[in-house]
Amino acid sequence: MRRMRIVVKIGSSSLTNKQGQLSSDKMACLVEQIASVQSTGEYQMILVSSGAVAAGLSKLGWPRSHITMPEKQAAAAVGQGLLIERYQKLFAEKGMGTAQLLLTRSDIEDRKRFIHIRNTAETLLRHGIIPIVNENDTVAVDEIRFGDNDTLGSLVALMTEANLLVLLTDIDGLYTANPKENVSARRIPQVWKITPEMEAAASDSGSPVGTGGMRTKLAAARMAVDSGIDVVIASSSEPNVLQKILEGKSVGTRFHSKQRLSGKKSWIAYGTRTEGTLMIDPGAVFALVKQTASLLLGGITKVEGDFHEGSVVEIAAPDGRRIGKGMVSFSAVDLRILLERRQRGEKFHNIHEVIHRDAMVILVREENLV
Ligand SMILES: Nc1ncnc2c1ncn2[C@@H]1O[C@H](COP(=O)(O)OP(=O)(O)O)[C@@H](O)[C@H]1O
Ligand SMILES: N[C@@H](CCC(=O)OP(=O)(O)O)C(=O)O
Repeated sequence: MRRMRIVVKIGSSSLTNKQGQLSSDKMACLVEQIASVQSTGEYQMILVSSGAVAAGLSKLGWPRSHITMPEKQAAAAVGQGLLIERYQKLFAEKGMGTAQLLLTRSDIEDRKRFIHIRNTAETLLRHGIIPIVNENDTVAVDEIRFGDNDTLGSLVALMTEANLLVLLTDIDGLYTANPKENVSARRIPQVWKITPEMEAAASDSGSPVGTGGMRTKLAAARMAVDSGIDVVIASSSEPNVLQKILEGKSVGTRFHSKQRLSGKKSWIAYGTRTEGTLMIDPGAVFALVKQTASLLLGGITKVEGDFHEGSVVEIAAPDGRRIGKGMVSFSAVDLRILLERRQRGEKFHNIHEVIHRDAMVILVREENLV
């Protein structure tokens, strides 16, 4: 049986001191906990670590604000080396090997590269080596950026089909409002459903080194729980926080997952960018959402965009509402030809499966369809 797989994401503020330098104590405490969980033999651990930009800036003596993107990327290049060097040393003291994985969003979007990364991660885990993941900040420009490591952590959890995603940060969970701005904010210990109120409460980072704040953590949690992975947001300064989480103690905020999506479906839902849209008629909306059917040519009313066979496209209802996403079996050019021929009266007897059910995710709930 496969061991439980846990992705631990740690934010910059949980790795650095007030001056923004990497904190040996904080890093040692994290490594100690990961090593002790891994050495039980029950778990495989993956670390997603921020801190490269912060570490680089402090090493170079550069300010944290009013710096250009190339300066930030240069700082990341300096800081990532420092970060990995420290981790390598700390894990080696525990007798454990580490590996560095630097990713961009386009690595995840491309199915072949996605599979290569997944296979590499699998191989490392099989050999007891701890993968340490970060965004490849030096090459990432806006179009190919995750932008924040909460999203990256969630995608790594999806990619490796992890059982649990732990987001360690400078606060002990999701609150009813940002506690740094609202003293009456209360911690929410358990979440079974992410509500619009929670989304409104989760705001940006309060720290000078953090990116995205609770907003990106909540979005990351949604992605993971929708794919069947539990998530805990907890404070990195809580003593033995990982052990407490694994013992089911009430620390931080625990998000309970729903039914598990297959690896391919969660990649379609969250790992890809769409290249076009298929507008469908009410009958097809019903068939897709309520009858879990495949999308047939007969239900398509319009093809938007320029995509090829194997691309991922949006599926939209007649009112423009986004119903889901799926991988098409035909190019946009071919689909337009088929639609035209259908309009001229040619019968296809609904034999053309344009998106197979196994390559489709529905993103609306039945009760929201009127
Ligand atoms: N509803 C909320 N509950 C808890 N924290 C919140 C909330 N809204 C915003 N925050 C802010 O999010 C911060 C954590 O995010 P961030 O600074 O990006 O951390 P990290 O560097 O660990 O990713 C908290 O310190 C807090 O100021
Ligand atoms: N990739 C960047 C981290 C980006 C990020 O999301 O930071 P954080 O909000 O501290 O987790 C770095 O290593 O500095």
